[in-house]
Amino acid sequence: MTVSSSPANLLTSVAFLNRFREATHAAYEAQQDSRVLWRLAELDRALGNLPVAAAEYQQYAVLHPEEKKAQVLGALMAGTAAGLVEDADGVIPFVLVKDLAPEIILKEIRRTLERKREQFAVAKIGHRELERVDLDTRAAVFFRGDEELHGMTQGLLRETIRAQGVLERLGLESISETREEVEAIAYASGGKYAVHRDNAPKVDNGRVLTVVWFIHDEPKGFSGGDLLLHDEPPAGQGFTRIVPVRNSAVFFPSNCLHEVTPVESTVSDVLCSRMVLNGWFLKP
Ligand SMILES: O=C(O)CCC(=O)C(=O)O
Ligand SMILES: [Fe+2]
Repeated sequence: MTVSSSPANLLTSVAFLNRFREATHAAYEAQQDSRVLWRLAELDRALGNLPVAAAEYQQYAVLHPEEKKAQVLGALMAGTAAGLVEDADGVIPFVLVKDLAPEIILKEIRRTLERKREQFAVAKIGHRELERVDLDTRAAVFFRGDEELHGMTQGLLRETIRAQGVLERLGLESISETREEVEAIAYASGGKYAVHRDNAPKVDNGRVLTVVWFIHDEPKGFSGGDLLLHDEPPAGQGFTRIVPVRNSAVFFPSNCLHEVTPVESTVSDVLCSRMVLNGWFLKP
């Protein structure tokens, strides 16, 4: 894992973005200017209003059929993009899956993690000998998956990757059929993970495909903790916000920039706050 500096002027606050969106929406109503429509779509993507953003990009694509990026983003936000990732111009492709596991299995996973509560440790950053705790960058506790957790998750995740055509939709070639990593990560109040990549060309750890599977309780005992997928610089400073929804999962290429925004939690037990299963599928 490498931590890179945050892209400049990154405004990720939901309150700020909402105000900006309101003003932009009013401007669009008044002028019907397609450049304003584009900005509106970008704001809805940054706010995590993905179906709304999809409709706006699609509307823009009708007005500007020559701009491939609008079509691709419309499809990507709507969850229908296929074979078009090279036209995304820096926007990170992702596949969002709802209701990944039957509820009974999710409950079983949570019970299993509860039993392993004592094995959660403070999460680190950095690779191998450079591994260290740095709470300004990453504040979370994690459980490194054992055979039991692998057994409960591997089949479901691999079946989802196959059934949803995840590799094709992300423009990835192939993954090892046997090897993957899986961890459970929990974030108390103040928990976060600054902008980073799960794999970078310089220190290749073999990770190709990342999955973040949200396994917190509903109703949510926390706010924040959104997963932001940052556009690859220099194309833009935009990002796609994925708001945690229990039992949904997001797949994305491991070399992409992403972060977890600060969590505000109302529950004192960290395992009842924002919890995810984080998986990495390795190259063959
Ligand atoms: O908790 C998440 O949503 C993602 C965590 C993450 O990015 C990581 O552990 O590499
Ligand atoms: Fe990550």
